[in-house]
Amino acid sequence: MYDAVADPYCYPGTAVLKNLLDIRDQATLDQYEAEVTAARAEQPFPSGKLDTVHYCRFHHHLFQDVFEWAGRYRTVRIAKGENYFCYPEYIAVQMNRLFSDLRRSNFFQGQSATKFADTGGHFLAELNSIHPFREGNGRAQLAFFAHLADHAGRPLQLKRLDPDVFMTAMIASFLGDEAPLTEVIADLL
Ligand SMILES: Nc1ncnc2c1ncn2[C@@H]1O[C@H](COP(=O)(O)OP(=O)(O)OP(=O)(O)O)[C@@H](O)[C@H]1O
Repeated sequence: MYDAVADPYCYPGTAVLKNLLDIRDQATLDQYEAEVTAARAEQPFPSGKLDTVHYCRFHHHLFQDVFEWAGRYRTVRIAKGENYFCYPEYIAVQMNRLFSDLRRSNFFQGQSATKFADTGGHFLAELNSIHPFREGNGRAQLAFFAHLADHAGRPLQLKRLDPDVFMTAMIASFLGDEAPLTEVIADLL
């Protein structure tokens, strides 16, 4: 959940996101969202060119049963705690920049494990700081990053992922210290 003022994505006077089933209770919505996104995550993800369109398709795939705007960039400012993510007017340009850099790096193919942990961690940190969607960024970015790792020949052992350690590393990366995230990724290779 995010701090947001007069958020058009929410039912008036609440912090509950408008959704396809018109669920107005946060706990019920959380449960439904968790179940359907977990089910979608078990299905094959959409194919694509590892570009911004492909990334949006990943988000759409996961959240298509929940939000009408699945796969589309947000139009409001959002923050977690005191950390504000990219303002909506800059999301498209920042996403294009990040994914152009990714293409220029040949999608991290041919990198050593150490290098991949470093460059992959930086990509994930940047993607998180943009946070292009109103909700569901964490799940979309991890699913896409796992796909990217497979494509680069560095598959992630996600069973080894400790969610708390990962979250701490993501927050540190937002604040400018990517070392813990690099370490987390290195441990998954
Ligand atoms: N205080 C913070 N500062 C920066 N990034 C954060 C902070 N708290 C969480 N994050 C990042 O935001 C992601 C969650 O984003 P969001 O809530 O849009 O995704 P989600 O898929 O709905 O949630 P989750 O990742 O918890 O399943 C986390 O996975 C983490 O990477």
